Amino acid sequence: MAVRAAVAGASGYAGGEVLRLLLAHPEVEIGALTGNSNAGQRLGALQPHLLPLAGRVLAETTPEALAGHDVVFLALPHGQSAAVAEQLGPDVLVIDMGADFRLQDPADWEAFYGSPHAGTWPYGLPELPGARAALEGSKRIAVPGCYPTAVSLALYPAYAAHLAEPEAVIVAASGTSGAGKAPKPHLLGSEVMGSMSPYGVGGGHRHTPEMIQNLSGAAGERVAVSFTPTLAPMPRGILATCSAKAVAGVTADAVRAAYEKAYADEPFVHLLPEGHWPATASVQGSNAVQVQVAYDAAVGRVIAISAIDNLTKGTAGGAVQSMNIALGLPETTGLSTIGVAP
Ligand SMILES: NC(=O)C1=CN([C@@H]2O[C@H](COP(=O)(O)OP(=O)(O)OC[C@H]3O[C@@H](n4cnc5c(N)ncnc54)[C@H](OP(=O)(O)O)[C@@H]3O)[C@@H](O)[C@H]2O)C=CC1
Ligand SMILES: CC(=O)N[C@@H](CCC(=O)OP(=O)(O)O)C(=O)O
Repeated sequence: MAVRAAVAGASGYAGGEVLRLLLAHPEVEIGALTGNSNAGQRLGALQPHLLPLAGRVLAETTPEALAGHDVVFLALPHGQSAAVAEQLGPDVLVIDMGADFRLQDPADWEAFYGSPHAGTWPYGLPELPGARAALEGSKRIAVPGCYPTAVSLALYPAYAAHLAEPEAVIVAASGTSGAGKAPKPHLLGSEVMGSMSPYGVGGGHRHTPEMIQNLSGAAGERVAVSFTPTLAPMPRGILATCSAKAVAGVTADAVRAAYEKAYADEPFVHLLPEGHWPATASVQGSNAVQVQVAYDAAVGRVIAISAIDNLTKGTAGGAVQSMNIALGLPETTGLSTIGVAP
């Protein structure tokens, strides 16, 4: 019997991407689609690339609209998921693509999001040590942020193998879809096209505590993170360039071996051959992650670089991958590793 899935926030970028993936998922039947300001609109007017769903009309995001499904994806702004989730029964698999349930420390949540902490759910980054076991059979999943996905997959093997000092410096460029579909002046074409600019500099970005949580979990000690995000003139994609001082005695061969071991059996993470570098276009629309690692002997640092599609592996693909694990389906069901050019 098909898994019946509802999507709340179907008019947004994350909701649209999860629908694109679910349309290709052989075990899923798409049920209710809900919106907020766009409730009552036809999906064809909002997500014209989702042709098979063009005639569907968005309902209001209410418990009644979302009832009667096996899985509910929440693609809502931060702070909106908890109230909806608590009205869904304990037997429904609820997958939150927002931030509400990602962080373990309530103090981190309050410092970066400025509201009371709603709780912590199993974390939907299956590649992290121990994550798959927590997802199996779970009825609640917190999908990671897009930058923490890219950064954690670039750096965690170095920390899990105890090759790096507990302080990482990260600069990551994101496409504009990472900021959502709601109009904002800094996302105007005239602001973004032909220009790149950082934001959230100096520890202010709300993904910093999530990265610290993931890397510290791998290292077994607190890893400090300096994170600088950058808005790039492209619609989708993240390129994360991460570095950390190597511990004494580390060699280039030891670094390479740690990454080969970590990713030997991962279906979505591709450790590139030496001398090749991640590119956002290569993973566009795909759940794949490209990773490369190098040892810069001149400064004794491990340099790890990853590329993901922020909407696919960075959100909706990670959500579907985690859903597959929670439901006991093969993890790769309905997910592609085929990107576009170059
Ligand atoms: N974009 C990305 O790359 C990533 C996004 N995410 C997360 O996914 C979630 C959605 O982001 P994204 O799709 O980019 O954002 P969008 O702005 O594109 O979409 C937001 C969606 O939420 C609905 N919505 C807005 N306000 C409310 C409200 N008060 N109550 C209920 N629904 C509301 C909107 O409905 P309507 O249009 O009808 O008003 C729309 O469907 C966020 O939590 C974000 O952090 C996670 C990782 C990456
Ligand atoms: C380019 C851009 O603005 N990106 C967003 C991150 C989007 C994302 O994935 O994160 P959440 O799921 O936590 O919203 C930002 O920096 O806030």
